[in-house]
Amino acid sequence: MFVKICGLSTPESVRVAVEAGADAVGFVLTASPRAVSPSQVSGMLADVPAGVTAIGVFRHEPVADALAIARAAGLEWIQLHADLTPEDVTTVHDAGMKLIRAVTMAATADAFADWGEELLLIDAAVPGSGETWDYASMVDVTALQDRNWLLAGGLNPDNVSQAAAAAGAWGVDVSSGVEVSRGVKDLDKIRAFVKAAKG
Ligand SMILES: O=C(O)c1ccccc1N[C@@H]1O[C@H](COP(=O)(O)O)[C@@H](O)[C@H]1O
Repeated sequence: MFVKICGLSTPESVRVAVEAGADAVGFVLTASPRAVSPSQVSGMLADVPAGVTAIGVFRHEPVADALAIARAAGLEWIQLHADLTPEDVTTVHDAGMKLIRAVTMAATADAFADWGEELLLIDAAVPGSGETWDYASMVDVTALQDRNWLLAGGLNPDNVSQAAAAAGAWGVDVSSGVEVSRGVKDLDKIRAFVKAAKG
């Protein structure tokens, strides 16, 4: 199970996520209680070893702006929560970057198709809200069969295992469910989440 811990804002939380076995760490570079600056991300990348993917998270920014901000932070991956087109995927790749294309669980069937992005992420209606949803509603979506995609929205150490199995997800992504309060990560919950997801 691929595990991404998102909304990290301190070097210590990055270290704990990496030590716990996270495959990816996310830095929110858009309006959010978890927002960090490109220079903060640059500093935290010192604690991200090769083999762990560091991702800049954006919402509604134009693709060109997200690419510029991510590049300034030293990132090679972006996660975009926006109404994208297949041409936007090409734009990201032409810029030499990799893409997690985020859609909501209520997206149209076409949005679940493979547009050539590195990963698809299926989230609740409001990203980063901690809202749970009907994860099992994904298990029969034809476009998701035999492809790698991430489940997000309302996951936590107690529900991640069952949610991922119900959805048929290849990987999981979490933010609110590993926090002590909005925007403040709980290091023990990060450890517990990775353990539960990978267990
Ligand atoms: O976490 C945020 O604040 C955020 C802001 C804007 C876009 C995406 C954001 N996070 C993403 O939301 C889900 C996590 O949701 P939850 O808090 O666990 O319910 C995940 O994809 C994050 O990358």
